[in-house]
Amino acid sequence: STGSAAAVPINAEFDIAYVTPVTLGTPPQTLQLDFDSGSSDLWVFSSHLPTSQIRGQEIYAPNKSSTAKLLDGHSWSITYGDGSGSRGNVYTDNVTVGGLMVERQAIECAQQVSSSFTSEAHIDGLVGLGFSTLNTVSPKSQLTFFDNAKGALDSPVFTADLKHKQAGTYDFGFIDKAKYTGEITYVPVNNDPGYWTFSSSGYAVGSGNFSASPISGIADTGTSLIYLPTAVVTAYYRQVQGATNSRSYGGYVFPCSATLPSFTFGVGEARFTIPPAYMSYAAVTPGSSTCFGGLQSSNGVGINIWGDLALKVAFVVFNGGTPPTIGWAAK
Ligand SMILES: CC[C@H](C)[C@H](NC(=O)C[C@H](O)[C@H](CC1CCCCC1)NC(=O)CCNC(=O)[C@H](Cc1ccccc1)NC(=O)N1CCC(N)CC1)C(=O)NCc1cnc(C)nc1N
Repeated sequence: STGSAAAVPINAEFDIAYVTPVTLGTPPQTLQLDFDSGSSDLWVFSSHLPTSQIRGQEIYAPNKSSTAKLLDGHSWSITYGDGSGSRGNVYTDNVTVGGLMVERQAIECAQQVSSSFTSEAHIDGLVGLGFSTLNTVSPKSQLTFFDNAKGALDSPVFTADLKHKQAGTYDFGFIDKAKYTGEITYVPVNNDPGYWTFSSSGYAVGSGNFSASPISGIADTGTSLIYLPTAVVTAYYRQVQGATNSRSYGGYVFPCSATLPSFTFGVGEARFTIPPAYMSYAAVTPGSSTCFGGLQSSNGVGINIWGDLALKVAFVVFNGGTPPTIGWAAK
């Protein structure tokens, strides 16, 4: 079997996150979920949430689904890198993504969400696509949608084709040759503790020479920007007039009128270049002439993260075979 579904940016102005329609239960309830290769819980806004915590999101009501079953005595609680979080109880039910159905998928129903989730009306929950070792359900941890689907897939892979300010796709079970050009460069994945961790072969700032130093980081569809070592980030912003590392804004900012260099990163012998226009993330506040950079330091984060900003200049194959690998191709 295979599946294919759209990845739609939640904000027309800048690509903060992408959501994908997912149907749950019988009759089908459709929610817009954020596919996140940086975590491994499938959780949704649900009928168990206080209405004060719901602001425009769609909810999943297990009691309206004839195929929903409570996973008795199980609960979950998750905290993300940006400090947001949620917790609740667990049901199993049918979950369908782009024509691919998994029966008895653990659906983690939120009973509490942090304020940043309540204020993000476009995200009705997450589909974790990290390794199932990261799943937070207790006392028995649960498998991700991908792990549950894997055995039935034509090939144990999913691919991300994210795009700048337009809808891309997540495919399951096949590699669509129409979505990339040239060859796919595969590199090893270290799935301990459970992220898609791989080694980039280096970077270049603008037309500067390529610095061939390996950078270990995670491929994370759930993170908006790129977080890399300070040496890389200072080399980049040294080329940006007026750039400063702002404590108040929590990262590197610069005048929106500044000329930005492109940023190139390597995967094996392959090279991927993020154009200057993508490297300015957004004005720090609407209408401000100060802009927030798409490349930020990983110092405070603890791991290097290749988020949506990097993923959207490539076609990426998450190969869940044995051993797992990750493939990057131009498009
Ligand atoms: C089982 C836990 C699981 C593996 C967890 N995984 C992650 O945190 C990575 C995961 O990919 C999550 C998935 C996000 C979570 C928030 C909602 C959207 C998806 N990524 C992050 O937390 C990276 C930082 N956040 C981001 O990149 C969010 C994503 C977002 C998008 C739209 C709306 C709201 C949030 N972006 C922003 O906040 N933006 C607004 C500000 C702007 N400057 C950049 C864009 C983890 O490592 N948690 C451990 C952890 C806990 N506490 C902390 C402090 N750090 C941690 N790493």
